[in-house]
Amino acid sequence: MKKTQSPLIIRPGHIRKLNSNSSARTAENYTGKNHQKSNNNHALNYIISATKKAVDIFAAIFLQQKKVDSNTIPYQAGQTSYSLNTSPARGSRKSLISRLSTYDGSPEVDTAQSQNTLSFEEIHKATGKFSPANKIGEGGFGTVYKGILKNRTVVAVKRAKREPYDQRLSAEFKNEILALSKIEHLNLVRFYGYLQHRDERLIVIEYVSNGTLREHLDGNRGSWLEIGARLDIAIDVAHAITYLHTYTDPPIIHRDIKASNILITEKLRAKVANFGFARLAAEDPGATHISTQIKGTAGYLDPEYLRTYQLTDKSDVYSFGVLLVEMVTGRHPIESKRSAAERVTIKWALGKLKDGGVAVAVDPRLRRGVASIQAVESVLKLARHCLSPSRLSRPSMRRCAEILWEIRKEYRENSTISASFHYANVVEGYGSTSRQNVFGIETVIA
Ligand SMILES: Nc1ncnc2c1ncn2[C@@H]1O[C@H](COP(=O)(O)OP(=O)(O)OP(=O)(O)O)[C@@H](O)[C@H]1O
Repeated sequence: MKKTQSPLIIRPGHIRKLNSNSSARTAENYTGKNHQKSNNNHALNYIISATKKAVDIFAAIFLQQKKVDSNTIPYQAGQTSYSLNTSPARGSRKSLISRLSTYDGSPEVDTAQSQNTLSFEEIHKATGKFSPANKIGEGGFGTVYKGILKNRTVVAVKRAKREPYDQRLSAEFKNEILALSKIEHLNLVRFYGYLQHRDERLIVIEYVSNGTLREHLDGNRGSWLEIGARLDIAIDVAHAITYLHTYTDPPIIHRDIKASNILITEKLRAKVANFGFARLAAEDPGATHISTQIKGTAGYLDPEYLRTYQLTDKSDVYSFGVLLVEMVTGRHPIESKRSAAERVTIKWALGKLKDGGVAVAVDPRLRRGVASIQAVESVLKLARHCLSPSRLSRPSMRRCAEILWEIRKEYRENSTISASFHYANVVEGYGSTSRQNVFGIETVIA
């Protein structure tokens, strides 16, 4: 079974370790050959010292360039200044810097300068004083602004509604901070820092530039997502949630997986956002669920959770099943304007799957071909599994990712076969009604 890959992060500390080891090896080889000749030792010491200096200078430059990528200042309760924190808590930036600068006893790095701390005023300035021109969205938590920090990092600033005595919002704020500060994955929106300043509460996160998945499915973001791109996105989401369930300590249950919480990059890959509803799963590894107030979004909620108030990672699997149906049909989970038979999209689409009418359920904006309809059918089968009434019957998120990998592989192979088939027809003069897509050409069947 494949393990979910998290991005490789090279930290300054790693460089130091690698370089110090290689210097040590060089020294051993050198002294082995020259048997304590003192002038050679002088030369050796000079080389080692020069190498160490070069390493420190390189590390200092590297650290300056990687300010945004290498920081690891953890969340501290009650802190009132913002800490640029582009990597979750593992130790402090200061400790990394001091380790680096004590390498040869002569600090080369200006710790004060590298301490990338921002004030409310700076965030205020970065967002053009929370200018309406920089507003990029509005959610239950508050308003979201785009901002550009002094070091040119583009960020999204989530500004909580100014209701200082609203305990619910406050709890949600802390909840979001706690969850975000623990995550580090290519397919999860990165947490940079937070600020509490009088009645202002701000969360600064990675800016993702290409809208939400829901906007793409609605066609509000230029061209439609083809099935290949949708499969990539589904895999990205599955990886992100697998990471939350499996590789964070304690595990995190997202609790609000939905298309408007999936942000899309320029390359049409996904980053899962909005941990406002996230709740850390029980720390007791033996615990199978936590009892909690119902939270989430209508249409995505696990019926077993609604009935029992018991939240498990399988509640996310259920929501993911709803999301899969949404992605291949293009419909919203609840379509209130449709007839009763079509109002609840999962019921309608799984009905079509059962009756052999998958082609009817396919998003009409998708290019239709044998390969794409087969892929949609396989995705709907996986969705049906995720939507099992009993959580015990649902697959894990990791298993979902594996199945989606298989579906994508099969889709690519089938697309290539369709393309070759079409090519053969054209060469032999039969003509075709095929249309081109990103993977080649498929035979159009509807
Ligand atoms: N990191 C980000 N990068 C770019 N745009 C973002 C980012 N985070 C949020 N947005 C935009 O702001 C909008 C509001 O986001 P927010 O997370 O506050 O609420 P929501 O998920 O839409 O609503 P809800 O409160 O129901 O979960 C999003 O729909 C998106 O358009």
